[in-house]
Amino acid sequence: MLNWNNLDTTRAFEELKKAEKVDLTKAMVGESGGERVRKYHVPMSAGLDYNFAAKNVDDNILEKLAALAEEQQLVDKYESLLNGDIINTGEKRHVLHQLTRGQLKGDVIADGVNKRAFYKEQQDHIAAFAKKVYSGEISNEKGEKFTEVVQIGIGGSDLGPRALYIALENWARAHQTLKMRARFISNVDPDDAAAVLNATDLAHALFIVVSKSGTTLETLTNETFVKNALTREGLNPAKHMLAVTSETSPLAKNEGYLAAFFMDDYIGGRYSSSSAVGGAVLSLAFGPEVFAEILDGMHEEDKLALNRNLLENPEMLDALIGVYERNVLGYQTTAVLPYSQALSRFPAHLQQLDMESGGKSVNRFGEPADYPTGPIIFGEPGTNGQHSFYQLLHQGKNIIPMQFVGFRSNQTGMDDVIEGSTSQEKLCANVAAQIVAFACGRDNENPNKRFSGNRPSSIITGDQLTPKSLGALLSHFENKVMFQGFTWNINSFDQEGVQLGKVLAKKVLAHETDGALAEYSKLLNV
Ligand SMILES: O=P(O)(O)OC[C@H]1O[C@H](O)[C@H](O)[C@@H](O)[C@@H]1O
Repeated sequence: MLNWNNLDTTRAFEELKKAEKVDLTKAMVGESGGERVRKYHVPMSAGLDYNFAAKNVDDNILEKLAALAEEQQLVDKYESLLNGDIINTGEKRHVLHQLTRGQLKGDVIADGVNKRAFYKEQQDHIAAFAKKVYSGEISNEKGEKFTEVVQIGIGGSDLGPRALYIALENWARAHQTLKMRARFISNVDPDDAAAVLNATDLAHALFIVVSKSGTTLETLTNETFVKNALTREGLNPAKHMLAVTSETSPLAKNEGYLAAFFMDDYIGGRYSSSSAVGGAVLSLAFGPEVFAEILDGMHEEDKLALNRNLLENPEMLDALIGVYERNVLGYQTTAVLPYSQALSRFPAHLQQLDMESGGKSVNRFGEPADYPTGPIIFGEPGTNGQHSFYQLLHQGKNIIPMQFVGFRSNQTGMDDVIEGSTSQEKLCANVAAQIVAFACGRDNENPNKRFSGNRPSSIITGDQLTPKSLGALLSHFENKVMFQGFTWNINSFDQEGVQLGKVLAKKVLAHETDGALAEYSKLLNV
C-alpha cells in the first residue's frame, strides 16, 4: 500500500530543514572543489552524466534526501504509475507516456486495449506512411513528392515536437538524414500562420493537424486558415493534411485527411512528444529510424529512474535537490541553460512540462498543499544568456538555481581554430567558468564588483547531442518533474489552471461580456 502524504508531514523533511547548510563559496574552492566535481555525479544513459557538485548538498544532506525519497516512496509510486494505476487523480486517468517508448512493468490494459501494443502500432503506421511519402507512393495531386512538413498544434502538441525538431535539424543535415524540412504553426495570431505559409512550398507540403482533444481553438482555427490558403492555390486540402489526435476526439471523426494517427487521454500534452504527437512530424522529417533512436534514449533513461539508490538515479536526485532548493532554501525559480544552440526551444518545452505539472496549490486529493510547489522555469541557450540576464543571476537579489547542459562536440562538425581555440572550446570554457563564478563568487573592495557566490547549479554533460542523448535528456526532465510531484503529493498530470481564461475568451467572442471584460474587449476592438 502506498502512502500519499504531504511533504510537510514527513519526518525526513523535518530532518532536512535542520541539517547544516552547505556554503559553496567554501565547498567549491581549491582542491575540495575539484574533489566535489569528481565525486558528485551520476552517469545517465546515452553517455550523459548529471553533475551536481555545485549544488548546496553534501553527504549529510544527500543522506536525508535519500530518506525523503524512501518516506515518500518515490520509486514505488513510479512503479505504480508504470503498472497502470490511476495516478492522474484529478481526471481519473492512467499516466502512460513511458509506455510509448517501451514496457518496464507488466501489460497495461485500458479500455480493453493493450496500451503498449497500441502505441507501437501507431509508430508502425507512421513509419509505413513516411516510407510511402519518401518513395512517392503517397504524393500530391500531380503525382509529385512531398518535400516539406508543417505541424499545426499548440502547447504540448507544439513545444516538445518543435524543440526536438530544432535540436536535431543540423544533426540530421550533417548525417544526410534530413528527409523533409519541418515548420510549425501554433499561435492563433494570423501572422504566425501567414509567415509559415509564405515560406512554404504549399504544393509539396504535408500539414499535420495535432490536437489530443481535437477542440483547441487555436489549432482548429489554424487548420481552417491553412485549408483556405491551400484552396486559394487550387490545391485540395484533403490531399495535404494528416491528423494526430485521440480516437474519441472530434478530429478523429473527420474525413478530410490523408491519414490519421492516434494517441489517447492517458498521455498528457506536455508528455506527448514520444507519442504520435511527436512521432509523426519527427519520423517524416528525419526518418522513423531516427525517431526510434530518440525513443530508445528515453526508454533507457526511464529504466534508470527505477533505481532505488538515490545516488544512481539522476532523475530522482535532480528532483529532490530541486525540492530542497524550493522548500528548504526557499528559491522560487530555476533557470535552464543549455550551452547548445540546437536546444534553443528546449527551455520553452521545459516551461510547459514543469510549470503545468508543478503549478498546483492543492494535493492529489484536492486538499491544500501548504508549501511551495513547482518553481518558475525560464532559460535561453548559453552563451547568449550571458550577455543578457546573467547579470541578475550573478549579482541580483534573488538566488536562481541553474540547470546547465553542455556537450564536448558540436553537431555539424564545422568548426575553426580562431585565436588559439575552436568555437566549441570557447562555448565549453564559458559554461565551466560560469559554474565556478556562480558557486565561488569573488570578493572585491568595490561592492559594485563583488560577487557573493553560493549560487547553485548542476550540469548535464555529454559527447554530442544525438537522437539518443536528446531522448535521454527529455526523459530525464519528464521523470524529474514526476518525482517532484510525488514528493509534493500533487497531481502532476492535469492542468485545470488553463481553463478559466479559455471560458472567458469564448464569452468575449460571443459578445457576452460586462464590467472589466467588456472594457478590455473594447480596448482591443473585439
Ligand atoms: O493537444 P490539444 O488537445 O490541442 O491541447 C493543447 C494544449 O492545450 C491545453 O490548453 C493544455 O494546457 C496543454 O496541456 C495542451 O497541450
